[in-house]
Amino acid sequence: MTKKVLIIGLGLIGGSIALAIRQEHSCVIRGYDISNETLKVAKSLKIIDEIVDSVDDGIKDVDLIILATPVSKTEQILTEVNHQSFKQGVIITDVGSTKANIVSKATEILPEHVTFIGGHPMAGSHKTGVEAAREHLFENAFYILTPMESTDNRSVIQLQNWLKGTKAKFINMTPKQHDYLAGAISHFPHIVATSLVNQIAKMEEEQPLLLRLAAGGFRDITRIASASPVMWRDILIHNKEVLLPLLDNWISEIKGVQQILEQNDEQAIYQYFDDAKVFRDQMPERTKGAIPAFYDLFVDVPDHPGVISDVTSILATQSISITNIRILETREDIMGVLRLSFRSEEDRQDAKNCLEQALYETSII
Ligand SMILES: NC(=O)c1ccc[n+]([C@@H]2O[C@H](COP(=O)([O-])OP(=O)(O)OC[C@H]3O[C@@H](n4cnc5c(N)ncnc54)[C@H](O)[C@@H]3O)[C@@H](O)[C@H]2O)c1
Ligand SMILES: O=C(O)C(=O)C[C@]1(C(=O)O)C=C[C@@H](O)C=C1
Repeated sequence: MTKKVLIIGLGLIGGSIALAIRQEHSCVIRGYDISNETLKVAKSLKIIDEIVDSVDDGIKDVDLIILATPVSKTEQILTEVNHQSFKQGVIITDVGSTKANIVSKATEILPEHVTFIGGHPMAGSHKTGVEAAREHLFENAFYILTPMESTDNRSVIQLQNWLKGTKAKFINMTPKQHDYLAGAISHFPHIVATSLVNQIAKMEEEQPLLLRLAAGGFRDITRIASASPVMWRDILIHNKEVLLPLLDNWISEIKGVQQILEQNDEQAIYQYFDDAKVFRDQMPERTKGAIPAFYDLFVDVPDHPGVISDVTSILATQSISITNIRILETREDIMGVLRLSFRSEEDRQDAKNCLEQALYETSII
């Protein structure tokens, strides 16, 4: 019999998971979202096969349920859903960026005949909504699962099998460990990026040129501040216990910088940057870990008219799609750098090969 999957919340992540499941399984994918518009778009893009009118309608007969809503809504849905309607043996998972609250709620209230396994694909984007969904979003990224000690290992394998189209690397840990790690490398950096943007926004009231002058550095470090405020409000509230001590550490870190600067301590300032560079440079390249969500290729280009269209037409003739293009540096008569983003590692390698054949210098950082 054809298997059925229900995805609750068809945004960037729910939509991308649905596309990845389609890659590997011929099953019926049902969708539920509070936004009717989202449901219509998801159906028209063939991300889902069927729209359901409520969670309770959707869960009947389904073999796999994926909760892909903001984390506070995920908890609420787990509480409100009609527990009598679950199919015997159904696997329920979520994709939320926090795990402890969700897993403890699921353990507390779900009936025995269902298996809940918390999940978090560690890749994403500052974009939201079903239109941004991509089947390759999670390729090579870590996908954290948080089964309980009592969870049957066969269910974990079944879930990984359902999700194999993500081409992600599965890793198991406890919900607590997850929240500590994700707090440090994902949640806290979002607070920092957002605070930088808010600082500049306040200064801009006096200095209207500020934002227009902001170049690569500010853009690179603040991209993630364009992410969904609803999603991040929920994450901060869920992971408050991890984030508050990190804020304390950060405040003393920044006070330390203030101090060495006040003292004109050149050696300490140099050391501060050098330590960070040495550590940052050890980060694995070309993998998706929790950080880069794009496959970027840097191309040195002479600053003369027509060069960008030359690069793009070389790629177009090979049918290689670019998801983003940006000039990073260009001054008169000086070589500039073009940053091209691709959807997958394969596209990036193909682009590199054909641009090098056309004698462009390229690099992957
Ligand atoms: N964006 C990322 O980079 C990222 C990465 C990994 C995990 N996550 C997690 O994935 C989840 C979804 O994030 P997203 O980026 O897809 O957000 P999104 O805003 O793109 O999608 C969320 C969807 O949930 C729907 N929704 C909200 N409340 C609902 C409810 N009560 N019932 C049904 N649908 C509801 C919204 O209408 C929307 O379509 C969040 O828990 C987030 O923490 C996000
Ligand atoms: O690439 C981005 O825009 C992201 O912020 C993705 C990111 C992260 O790396 O922090 C954000 C939240 C998720 O829970 C997982 C991944």
